[in-house]
Amino acid sequence: MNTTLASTDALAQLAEENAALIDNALDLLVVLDPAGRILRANAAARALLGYEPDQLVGQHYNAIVHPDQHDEALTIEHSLHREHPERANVRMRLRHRDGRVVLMSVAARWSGVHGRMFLTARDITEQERAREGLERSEAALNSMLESIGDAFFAIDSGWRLTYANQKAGDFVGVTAAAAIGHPLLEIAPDLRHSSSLPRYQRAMETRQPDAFEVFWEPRQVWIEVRVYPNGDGISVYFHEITAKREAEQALRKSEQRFRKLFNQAGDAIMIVDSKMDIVSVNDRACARFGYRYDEFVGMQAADVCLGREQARELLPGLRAGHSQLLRMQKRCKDGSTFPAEVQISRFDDDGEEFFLAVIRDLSDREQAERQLRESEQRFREVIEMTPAGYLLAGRDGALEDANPALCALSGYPREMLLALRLEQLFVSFPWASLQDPDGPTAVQGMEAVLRHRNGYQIHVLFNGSIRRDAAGRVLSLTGLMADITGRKAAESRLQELATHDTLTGLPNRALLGERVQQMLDACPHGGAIAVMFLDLDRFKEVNDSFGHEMGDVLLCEVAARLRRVIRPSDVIARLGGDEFVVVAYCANGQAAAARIADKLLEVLTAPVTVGGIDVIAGASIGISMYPQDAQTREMLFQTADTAMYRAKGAGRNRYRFFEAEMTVATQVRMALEVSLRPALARGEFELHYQPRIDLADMALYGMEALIRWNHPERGRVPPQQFIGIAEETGLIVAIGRWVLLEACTQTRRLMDAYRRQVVVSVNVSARQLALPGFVDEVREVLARTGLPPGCLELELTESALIEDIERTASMLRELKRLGVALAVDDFGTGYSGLAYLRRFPIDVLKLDRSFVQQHDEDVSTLGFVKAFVDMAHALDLAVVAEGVETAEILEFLRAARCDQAQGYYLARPMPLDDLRGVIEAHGAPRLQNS
Ligand SMILES: Nc1nc2c(ncn2[C@@H]2O[C@H](COP(=O)(O)O[C@H]3[C@@H](O)[C@H](n4cnc5c(=O)[nH]c(N)nc54)O[C@@H]3COP(=O)(O)O)[C@@H](O)[C@H]2O)c(=O)[nH]1
Repeated sequence: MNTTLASTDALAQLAEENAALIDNALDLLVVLDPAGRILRANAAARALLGYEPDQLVGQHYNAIVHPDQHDEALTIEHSLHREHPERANVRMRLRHRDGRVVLMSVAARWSGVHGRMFLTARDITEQERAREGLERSEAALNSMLESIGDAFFAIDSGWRLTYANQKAGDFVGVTAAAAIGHPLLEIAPDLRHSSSLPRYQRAMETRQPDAFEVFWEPRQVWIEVRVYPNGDGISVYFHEITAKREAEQALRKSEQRFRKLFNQAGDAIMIVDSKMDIVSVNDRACARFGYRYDEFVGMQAADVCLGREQARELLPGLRAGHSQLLRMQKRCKDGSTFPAEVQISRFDDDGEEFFLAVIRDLSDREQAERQLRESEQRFREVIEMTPAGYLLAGRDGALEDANPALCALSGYPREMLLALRLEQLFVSFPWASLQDPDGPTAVQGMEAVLRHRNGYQIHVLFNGSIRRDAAGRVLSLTGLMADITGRKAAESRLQELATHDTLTGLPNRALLGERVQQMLDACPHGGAIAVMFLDLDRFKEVNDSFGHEMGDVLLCEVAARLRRVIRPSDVIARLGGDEFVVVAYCANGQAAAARIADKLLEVLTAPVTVGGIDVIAGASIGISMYPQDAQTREMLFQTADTAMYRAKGAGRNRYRFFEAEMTVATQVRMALEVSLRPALARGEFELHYQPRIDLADMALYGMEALIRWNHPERGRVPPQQFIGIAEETGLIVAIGRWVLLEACTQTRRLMDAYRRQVVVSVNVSARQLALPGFVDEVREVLARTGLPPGCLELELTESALIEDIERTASMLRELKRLGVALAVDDFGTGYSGLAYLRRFPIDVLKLDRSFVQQHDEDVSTLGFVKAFVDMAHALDLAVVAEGVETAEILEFLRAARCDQAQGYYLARPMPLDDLRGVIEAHGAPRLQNS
């Protein structure tokens, strides 16, 4: 019981406490039944809604809910009844008893166990109003910050972003709202490398506002930044100023450029104000006048030049906008003056009047003008004195100036020259071609021909300079010329000499080649050209017998005769010596060529008087026909030459046309030449000996050594075939040396064998005799072989003797001093007379076999031979007859008192071994002195 009482008390106390708590609560507490009727309300209903709690009991809760929210309240109620959820928190507008709306935060809980709904409602009207007010002011601030031109952001003392407008967000590429609350350096990491960051840090620390311009690298833009301390953080406003910076920079550069131009101007520049005070000068002015800038500025213009009065006179014009140009003397700091040209102009600056003076120092120009005047004077003097002709022609080619030398050169007085045009003064002047706008500006080393007033022509070397305008039109021509008429004549003479034979005036080999080529090029199809090589048959004899001068006379006469019979359109040339070439166009081919050759032979066999004697030159002519024999001029020459040799070989004074087989003969000759070279080294030569008989007693006197060539393939090659080649090639020197040594050696052996003296004759060619060391060679061979000099006879031809008479005579005297005998071989074939032979120490004359062999046909020969032998004897010369082939001839020679004889009748040339037999048959040769 007590326990029950105690419990009841406790419960009552608890209920009292609860009631007190409920009534004291500031929030409205309401209990509803399942139908939504108010079962209880606490005292707060009074303060919050104006109802006594009891007034509310029994009413539906809609009595205090604003009608606009009845549906919403019903929905919440139903959902709570369905116990899901059991609780709900909503904002609800309730209705105060006086009609006001009271905004409440309502918490509702449904207790299914008790079938009760418990509501707790707190008045949040003021709180909501404050929140709305805050939201409004924030929106206003936001819209203000968004609408300002600058980007803006604010950070707190922890460097977290408390605000940023979207412009600031865009600047670093983020959404501003999303960035708020994040660290600034996380949003804009590039700040770490920017000079902005230290400025923000300083503002943060010092709480001092700051403003600066900075280049934002990431976007390559300039920004202007203002920083304000704000609460415990900072607010930053910034905007881009790149364009402004660039404009400023451009302005700065432009000013610098202007300043540079001003200072570097070639002329001195001065700016003077209306009081004539100098307010600025450029560097050139300082340099020219000698004042420092700070000395200059503040000086009066009159201190250096322009006086106030003078300026006043210029003022009207200047103010009318006309700049004024003056020439005056200027004064420098050191007192010196200089002539100047001054250009003055006026300008306004901020309403103030200034004058700009550009001062050009004329010292150099005046000096240059002076120098130019002097130079022109000197030029005039030089032009007047120079021996070269000078002219100046205008754009139309009319002469405008000329010097005395040109007057002298052309024969015109100056005034007449100045009335001429270039085309009239010169035979042909390329004036028209110089008119080409792209033509030259100079004419160098041009050869021109001047017309002398008297009509003759003067060759000049012209150097000129052409002045042209921008379009290339000729303005003038200045020219100097030198008289080269003499030089041209010399050149033409040289050309003549280079292309012509000086003796006959005929074209030489070089010009012949050119002319022939021209003829070949011009030869029509079906036409023919004859190339004729002429070799005079008797020239050598004339030359040898009458001397070179007479030879020249013969050559000139031959040239004259050729000219007479050959058409001017054909070519006659002299190749040298007695070789002439005639090249003639022959429409009828060989027939025409033959007629020409006949005519040539006819004129060349007509006697020519040389040295008072009539001589028949005669000629051998070789003819090659174009195009059948050869197509090129070289081949034509070669084939004509071959044909000429064949004509000569065929008996002279005749012509031969080239035939293909001739080439074969030439080739044989060439092949012989090739195999002749090594023949000596190969031991292919041997000597044969032809005995020589003394006609007085028919005893063996001696023998002539005659060479024989045993060719490995051709067998025995006669000397006639290779001696000529050996002479032409020079091989005769080595061969002759071998013959001399071999003949002396073998003769010495014969002497030793028969213990008697034997005389050997050795043929010596002209080339051997011409060797300077020939005498030494003979001396050496004699010494080497031990042959007594008296046992050696050297046979020389007439032509070898007369090659160089003085030298040969002296050499022969030396040979004579050695003790050797000298014989003239083939005597009578040349033109050397007996008297002429007296100049040489000759012992023996070997009469050519042609005299001897004519005996049968011509009885008068006997008289001739006899007379000849008598004359030779009178000159103390022995006579040896060659070519004795018959007993009659032998008798004839003996009758003619000829000394010795040689010939097939007596003995043919034979090998050494056979000679031994002859010696033995004849008995050993007599000793000369026995
Ligand atoms: N420089 C040198 N010339 C030489 C040498 N050996 C020879 N020769 C010259 O060669 C020419 C031809 O000589 P070859 O064929 O030897 O003829 C000689 C005689 O065989 C020939 N002869 C002699 N007797 C007669 C004869 O009765 N009838 C006739 N038809 N021929 C005859 O005469 C030649 C000798 O002549 P020559 O010398 O003029 O006395 C000839 O010119 C040689 O000179 C040499 O070593 N060196």
